[in-house]
Amino acid sequence: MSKFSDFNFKGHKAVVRVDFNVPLNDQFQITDDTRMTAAVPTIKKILADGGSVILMSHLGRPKDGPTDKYSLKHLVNHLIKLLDGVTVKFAADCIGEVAEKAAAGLQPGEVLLLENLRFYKEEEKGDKGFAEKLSKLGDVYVNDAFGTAHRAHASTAVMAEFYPADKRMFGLLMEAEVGNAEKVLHGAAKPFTAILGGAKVSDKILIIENLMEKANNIIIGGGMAYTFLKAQGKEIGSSLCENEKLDLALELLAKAKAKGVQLILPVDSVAADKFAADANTQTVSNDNIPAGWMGLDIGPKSVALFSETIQQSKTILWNGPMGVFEMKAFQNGTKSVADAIVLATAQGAFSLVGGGDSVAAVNQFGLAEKVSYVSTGGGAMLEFFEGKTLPGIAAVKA
Ligand SMILES: Nc1ncnc2c1ncn2[C@@H]1O[C@H](COP(=O)(O)OP(=O)(O)O)[C@@H](O)[C@H]1O
Ligand SMILES: O=C(OP(=O)(O)O)[C@H](O)COP(=O)(O)O
Repeated sequence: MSKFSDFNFKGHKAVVRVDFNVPLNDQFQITDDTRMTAAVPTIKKILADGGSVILMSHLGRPKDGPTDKYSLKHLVNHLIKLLDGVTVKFAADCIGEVAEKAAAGLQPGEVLLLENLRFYKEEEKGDKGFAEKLSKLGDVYVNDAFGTAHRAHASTAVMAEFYPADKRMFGLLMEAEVGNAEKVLHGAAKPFTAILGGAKVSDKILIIENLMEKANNIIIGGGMAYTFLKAQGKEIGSSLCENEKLDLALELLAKAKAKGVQLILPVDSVAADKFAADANTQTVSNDNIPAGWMGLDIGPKSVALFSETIQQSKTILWNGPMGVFEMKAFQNGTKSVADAIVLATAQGAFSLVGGGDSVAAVNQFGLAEKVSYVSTGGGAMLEFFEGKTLPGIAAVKA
């Protein structure tokens, strides 16, 4: 593979896999553009050399092909702004004639944004034929999508093989993310606390076992906690739960105990009678969430419990909000955990926060400058910390 900063892109068409999986509101406005701004230096260097850039990304998890909600067209105007007015064209398809024509007509100094890769199921399947079609669009492959590096998908883990070794490389963001994570991985001061939350339960629950090898404490909040609570026989009402993962949750609790790792669960919740900003709410013990009510945030006792452990930690890894922080009524848990991390950081701990929504939360609270490092990767960062070689990284190096 080549080193990005040594490569002269003059006259080249670089296909750049970015992670533009940014949160959007109901009006399709970007509510946190961290992942887009993080890719700007890579794009600008290619353009400044006299090359052109073909950007490819996924957005969300579309299940049934093209849908307006998940279209990358919603990002075009903001991208033009971030790139100081350069020409950004949009191709309404990521492969085939539309994409090929647009890529072929691209002039040096111009950017082309392709439509959502996940509108094709071949992307997530890591389909070779699909990857080959994507690779036809440009002569250099740059992977700058750290947030998606843990996915063995066509654009992240398969495409690279269609390029000669000197025409594939990591972008500046990927280099910076990996460099930082490696520093922490090999020199993490103890106690090491990992904090997990959010909604991607089945993805991230598997990570917990491997994190037990590295972390002294694992705090579980957010939507992820209820699968554990239910596994312990508690009534969780209509809270988020992955019923197929109940046995696994029990196994993880037993393994943590055997290993002497503290696995800390919330003891209370702010429960709501519907998933809505104007829901009726009550603070309840996690022993007994009333039927029909759902836990949408951790409660005050959980905040105190989590904060105590966080404050005693020297290394803190955080992915996944403690509640539905996008709604004011359910943001206290996430905000309080962020505050505890900021305090520990001020006292000398190293803190790493990652993940699309976690970073959005930290930005919303104005705390991004007060943690040690903000990563664009959530699941990717966690898997990196398990010591795994991520598929998106392995493919470029191969
Ligand atoms: N108790 C909960 N019930 C339902 N959704 C939750 C709960 N707690 C957090 N969430 C949601 O989880 C989402 C973020 O999850 P995830 O994608 O795993 O995090 P990240 O993007 O930081 O990696 C947020 O949109 C948040 O509203
Ligand atoms: O948002 C992402 O990951 P994250 O939720 O771990 O931060 C990445 O864009 C990967 O998305 P995916 O988990 O749908 O594969």
